[in-house]
Amino acid sequence: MNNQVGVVIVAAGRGSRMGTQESKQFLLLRNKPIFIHTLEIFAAMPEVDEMVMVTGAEDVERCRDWIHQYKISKNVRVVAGGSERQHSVYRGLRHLQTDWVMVHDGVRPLIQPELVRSCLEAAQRTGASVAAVPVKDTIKQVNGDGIITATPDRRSLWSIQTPQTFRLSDLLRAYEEAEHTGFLGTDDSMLVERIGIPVTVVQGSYKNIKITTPEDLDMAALWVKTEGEDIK
Ligand SMILES: Nc1ccn([C@@H]2O[C@H](COP(=O)(O)OP(=O)(O)OP(=O)(O)O)[C@@H](O)[C@H]2O)c(=O)n1
Ligand SMILES: C[C@](O)(CO)[C@H](O)COP(=O)(O)O
Repeated sequence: MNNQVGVVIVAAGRGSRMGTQESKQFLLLRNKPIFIHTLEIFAAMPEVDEMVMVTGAEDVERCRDWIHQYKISKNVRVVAGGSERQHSVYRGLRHLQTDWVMVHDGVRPLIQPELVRSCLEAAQRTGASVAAVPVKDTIKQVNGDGIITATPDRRSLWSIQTPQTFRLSDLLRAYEEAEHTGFLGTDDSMLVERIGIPVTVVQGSYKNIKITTPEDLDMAALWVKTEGEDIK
């Protein structure tokens, strides 16, 4: 089997929890748009054969301009997304012709190539993988009245990240099935799990944060590696 790898970077959200007028994926992180950091990591990897970026229909042209301006080292196809993350991923998938696909959030710019490689290796060995970290806090289930109803065993709880890696044919089938039944999930793995494909968890990084609220951007600015400056 040919093992060609495609990457879908989703960046079509509004970033409402960030509370800025500009969509959060375009905010500057150490003088560079967040999504450009993310694209640079994948574009530099020899394992990656095709790249698609999904963004808002109104942002397609300026993203192409940025990609040109920052001299992203691989060809990146920029396409318009949908109203939910799931719709955006599905639109991106249709532009790939690879055997494998890695889906990654454009707003996880601290992803490291080593983790991308581990996720790819695990998926190619087992069929499907997601990056994740064990939760550090005790997690409670709370009802609508603010009363605790359960304390699940923390040892089985993981906080799920991206990349999420699958055979393209499996992920397309999972997306078609979800679309058909009106199922809406918050990650790609949920859709694959529900068609009965086991998904392997790969130990991710606590630094592979999804920039969601303003303090995440502050943390990312502390951690991001800038040219000529190695921040631990
Ligand atoms: N319709 C959407 C919604 C989300 N995303 C992308 O999915 C990733 C994870 O989503 P999240 O962090 O929830 O982003 P937003 O939806 O933008 O944030 P919020 O929920 O605060 O509005 C982001 O890279 C986001 O751009 C997308 O491509 N299309
Ligand atoms: C896919 C994901 O990054 C896993 O954590 C996440 O579910 C997407 O973001 P959202 O905040 O749930 O929309």
